[in-house]
Amino acid sequence: MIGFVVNRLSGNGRGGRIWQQVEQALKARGVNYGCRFTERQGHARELAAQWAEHRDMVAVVAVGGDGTVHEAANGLAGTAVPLGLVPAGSGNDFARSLGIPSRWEAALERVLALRSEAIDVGEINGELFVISAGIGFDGDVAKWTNRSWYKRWLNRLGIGNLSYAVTVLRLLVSYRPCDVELEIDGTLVTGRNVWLLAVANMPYYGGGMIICPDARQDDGILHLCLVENIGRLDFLRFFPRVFRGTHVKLPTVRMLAGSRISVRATMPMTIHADGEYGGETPAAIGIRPRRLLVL
Ligand SMILES: Nc1ncnc2c1ncn2[C@@H]1O[C@H](COP(=O)(O)OP(=O)(O)OP(=O)(O)O)[C@@H](O)[C@H]1O
Repeated sequence: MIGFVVNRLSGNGRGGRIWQQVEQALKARGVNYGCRFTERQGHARELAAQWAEHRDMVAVVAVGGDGTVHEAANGLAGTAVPLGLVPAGSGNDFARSLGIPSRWEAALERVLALRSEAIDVGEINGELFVISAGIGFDGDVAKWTNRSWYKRWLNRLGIGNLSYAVTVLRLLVSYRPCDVELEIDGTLVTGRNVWLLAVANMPYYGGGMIICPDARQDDGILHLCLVENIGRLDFLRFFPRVFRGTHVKLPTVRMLAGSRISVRATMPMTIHADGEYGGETPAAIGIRPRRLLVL
């Protein structure tokens, strides 16, 4: 049996529409499946964990965006049940990083092939993340994008991934950088006027930005992008580079890597895990190699 966890609201209703078509295809092909709809934040995690305990379960498949993936992964990590995805969100960075097709028909084919691979998961203050975590500007972007009115509107127009870029522009005016002390695998790193620290398990973030181009989901290490000492206008000028991954060459960007990281800041900095709000610093970050099976 395949258990589907469907966020009907993802992608501003796309999740519900895609599910109707997926369900028809499952019935036509005689697939043994079950379906539960998410009813609140955090629900996908509970549903995925419940499905995983089911005796006949061969896979749990999220129909939704990266938020649903994040929750379902938290429910499945460490179990023998793989996570599949039919993407229906606005960012879809998990799908992009793993090469999961954006068309539901092709994504479903991939799911039904039931070929699983093990990937690493990151952990920040006890919460698991599969794509990336971020601290500072990054965290505020995730927090305010998810609360914004324009994410819904841009989703409706089919250009939902632009909503992160809109928040970046808004926060650019008001954001206050601060000093940060990192300990990476025992080595102390100090950052001055830090705008953000991204911690990536996969290269893509925020709807197609290539925040850490070297990140690989199964390399057993987390890749860091530290942005510091940069003026607002330069931040704006250089920002488009992150969509090509060429920001890594800027003198105000430091690329680091490690498996045990602690972060302390002179002011509380906002944390996100896979784009979901995750509290504030200090942060303890780690990696659990090959902890999650994915289709
Ligand atoms: N019934 C519900 N009511 C309110 N929130 C929900 C419900 N079901 C799921 N959620 C929450 O909706 C949030 C966003 O879900 P999801 O990521 O799947 O869609 P999205 O935001 O459109 O896509 P993306 O994250 O790729 O931009 C998640 O935090 C999830 O917990």
